[in-house]
Amino acid sequence: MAAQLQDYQRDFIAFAIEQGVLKFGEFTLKSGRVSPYFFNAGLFRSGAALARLGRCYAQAIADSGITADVLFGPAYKGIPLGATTAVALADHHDRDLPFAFNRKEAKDHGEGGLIVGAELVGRILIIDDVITAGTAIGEVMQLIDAAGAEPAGVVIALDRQERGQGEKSAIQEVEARYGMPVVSIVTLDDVLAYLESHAGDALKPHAEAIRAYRERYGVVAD
Ligand SMILES: O=P(O)(O)OC[C@H]1O[C@H](OP(=O)(O)OP(=O)(O)O)[C@H](O)[C@@H]1O
Ligand SMILES: O=C(O)c1cc(=O)[nH]c(=O)[nH]1
Repeated sequence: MAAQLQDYQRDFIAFAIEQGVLKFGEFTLKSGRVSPYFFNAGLFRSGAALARLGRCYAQAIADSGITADVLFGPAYKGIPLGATTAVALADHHDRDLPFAFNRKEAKDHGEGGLIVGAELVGRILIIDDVITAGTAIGEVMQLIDAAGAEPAGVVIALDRQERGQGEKSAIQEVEARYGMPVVSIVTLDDVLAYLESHAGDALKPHAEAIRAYRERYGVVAD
């Protein structure tokens, strides 16, 4: 059954396609899977685009009811996502939360270490672009555990609705393993619904390749 798209979800998908963030073709993922579509959040690359993106994340957080003490953006692409979300929460939701991010390689001079910005204390809300197999979130959880903090949840732009290590979705595995909610602005079902009913003729044929990929790696619903 086709997903019912809310207006803001349709706008978000159109915005991602327009910015070249959501692309169709052939892409090798971190998990090694070869995907017919890719969400490259690094291409939200102007002040206006990042500000609009931050408002979408902040709205998703407000709608979810998740509360947190610190926002965390995992390197690399999670860093600007976390930063723009922190700005939008302060500007539009009256929530001025501390913000932190990590380096992929520890710095051995100056202030040194892996974490930049706020200290990881209390409940940490992770801001990232996508979850495919869940590896990146596992890496962030090691940092949160090492700091003695607790996870509050994860907010992502796109739920790819793929299997993780077993038959469940990677997101269900993350929720069960770490006891925290995962919230997304849109899902792959939403993207398919958009391609089939709202996109121009040039984009419609990509829906078929995505359905075949979904048959191979996908789950029915999260
Ligand atoms: O659920 P997973 O299978 O881990 O895949 C998703 C992760 O992969 C990508 O990050 P990547 O580590 O490639 O780094 P980048 O942010 O530096 O591009 C993406 O930004 C997610 O964090
Ligand atoms: O699984 C990944 O590596 C991945 C998928 C995707 O859509 N976007 C991204 O940045 N990484």
